[in-house]
Amino acid sequence: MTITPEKTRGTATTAQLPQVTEPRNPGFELDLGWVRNLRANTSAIERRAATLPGRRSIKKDHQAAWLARAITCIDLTTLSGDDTARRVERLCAKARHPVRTEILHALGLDGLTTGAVCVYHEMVPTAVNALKGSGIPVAAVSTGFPAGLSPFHLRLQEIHESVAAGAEEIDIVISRRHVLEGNWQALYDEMCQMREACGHAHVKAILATGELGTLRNVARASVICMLAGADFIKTSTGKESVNATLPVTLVMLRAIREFHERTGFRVGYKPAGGISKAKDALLYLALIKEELGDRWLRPDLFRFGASSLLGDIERQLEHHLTGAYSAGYRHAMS
Ligand SMILES: O=C[C@H](O)COP(=O)(O)O
Repeated sequence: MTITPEKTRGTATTAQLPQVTEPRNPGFELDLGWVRNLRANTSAIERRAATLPGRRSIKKDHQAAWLARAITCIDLTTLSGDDTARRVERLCAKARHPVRTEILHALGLDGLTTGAVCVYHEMVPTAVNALKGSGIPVAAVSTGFPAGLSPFHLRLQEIHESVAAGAEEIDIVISRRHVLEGNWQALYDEMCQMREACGHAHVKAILATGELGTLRNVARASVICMLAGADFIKTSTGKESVNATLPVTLVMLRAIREFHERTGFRVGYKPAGGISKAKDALLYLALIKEELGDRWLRPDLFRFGASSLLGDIERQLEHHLTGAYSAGYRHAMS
């Protein structure tokens, strides 16, 4: 089956999409009955995820439009111990100009940018400075990323400092032990405090799904973080041994859908870690379209957390135009 986004060629830049203002999830009381009743049929979920690549194909012009849309939804990321100001500046330049100008122009996509740049707290001022005037927000991974095991008051302090340094989005990590011990109240309280510390900055709750044991736990952690006011729920830090997967995505998207049905608020979704191929990005977009609809295929409700996806998308767009693939080293930064 061939699918199309709500708009196709030449309509994929953020600027060109009609502006939609989404009211922010205000957070709700902890509903333990809802949380305890959540179920996840693992074999059915895995079967459904496994059939997706065979069922969905996105061709030619549609594919280029979808890939351009994917670029607008990338949190272009560098989260390495050896990050330097120079590397972050180069990443920011790439976020401003994610694809060679002549390719974008030929596709009618001038002005396309990534959704955000995602860095460690220490790199926030460098990124804010490098992105000045672009409208591209800086996302900071705070709260003792990736383990989230530093003292709680320091995790909150880190959020405050990242926001003060100019981060407009904060990717927090939850305490996995609260999920593994079934301590739902502690998870909810922690998330509420983190959300409050973020203030006007939007908060993405990283569940580290590869460390939560079961898909049922993924569903429960998703709902608790949304009840506590998360603007986005995010799969992984990219540092777990298992990061974003399609089965986990299915569970989280269904939690988002149910949350929307019950509360009327839309929460965003961010798969992260190990997504480096354009064809995989298309599968994620197709699944989101199927499960949540077109409204979620915009950067205010969907992001890829990825350090190397952009390079492959750029190669595919170049191939779409010229019929030839360029060498990977030409897209080294992303
Ligand atoms: O949040 C983003 C991830 O850390 C990026 O993971 P990646 O380097 O596997 O793309």
